[in-house]
Amino acid sequence: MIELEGVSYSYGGGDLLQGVELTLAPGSFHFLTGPSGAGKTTLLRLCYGALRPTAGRVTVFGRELSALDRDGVAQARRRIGVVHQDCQFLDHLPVAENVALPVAVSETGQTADPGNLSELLAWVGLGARADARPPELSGGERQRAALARAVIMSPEVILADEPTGNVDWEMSQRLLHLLIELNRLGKAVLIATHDLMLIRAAKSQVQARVLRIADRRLTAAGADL
Ligand SMILES: Nc1ncnc2c1ncn2[C@@H]1O[C@H](COP(=O)(O)OP(=O)(O)OP(=O)(O)O)[C@@H](O)[C@H]1O
Repeated sequence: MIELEGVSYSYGGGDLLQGVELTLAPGSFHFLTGPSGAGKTTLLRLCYGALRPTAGRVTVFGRELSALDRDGVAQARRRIGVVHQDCQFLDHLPVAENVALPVAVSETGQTADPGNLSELLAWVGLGARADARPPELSGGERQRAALARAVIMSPEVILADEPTGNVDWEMSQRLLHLLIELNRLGKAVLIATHDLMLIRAAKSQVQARVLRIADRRLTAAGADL
């Protein structure tokens, strides 16, 4: 579904990432760890075409990203759900409209099916918060709204950047459970996280590969994970 071959990336100085090889196959579950600033968010952005590699190849759903025009990238993007680290809500819009935003901006002329939208909000436990504004939500509610928004277009791949940052253990477990449910539906899931307890908890429930970025390289994490 998503394949990175020999991918390097630099923001202008030296290489931040070098020679990255990564395959996200249907139904796979990956964690991405590494020190702060190692390049986890950057790697996610390369996976969904927000950044172009400075060397190497990114192939998304069988098409090389560099061969796609803007529309082609946008089409591929619709098949990838992203949970952003900082959620990125429009604070003046109610939660339901924020969650439905990917449909509204998808250029397909669709509006989110109200039935699906309320089912989705109920699935993440926000059925009663549909009309709230994002600043009124708790950290855990924001993360669940961000997850709902990431999956409203029924993506085949979910890239989640610290989806359990700033929430307590119980809420982390709840978010993890939702991501595992999505994986059981056949979706590829990649979670960037610092939370080693979360990784250990996940590994008792799902077959997950744990990757680590350090010193510009992506490698398999140690056996202790
Ligand atoms: N747009 C940008 N321009 C220049 N440098 C950037 C840009 N975005 C990120 N960086 C730098 O690239 C490095 C990697 O950032 P990135 O956000 O990918 O790391 P990360 O592993 O996700 O970190 P964290 O765990 O703290 O979220 C950092 O040093 C960061 O300052």
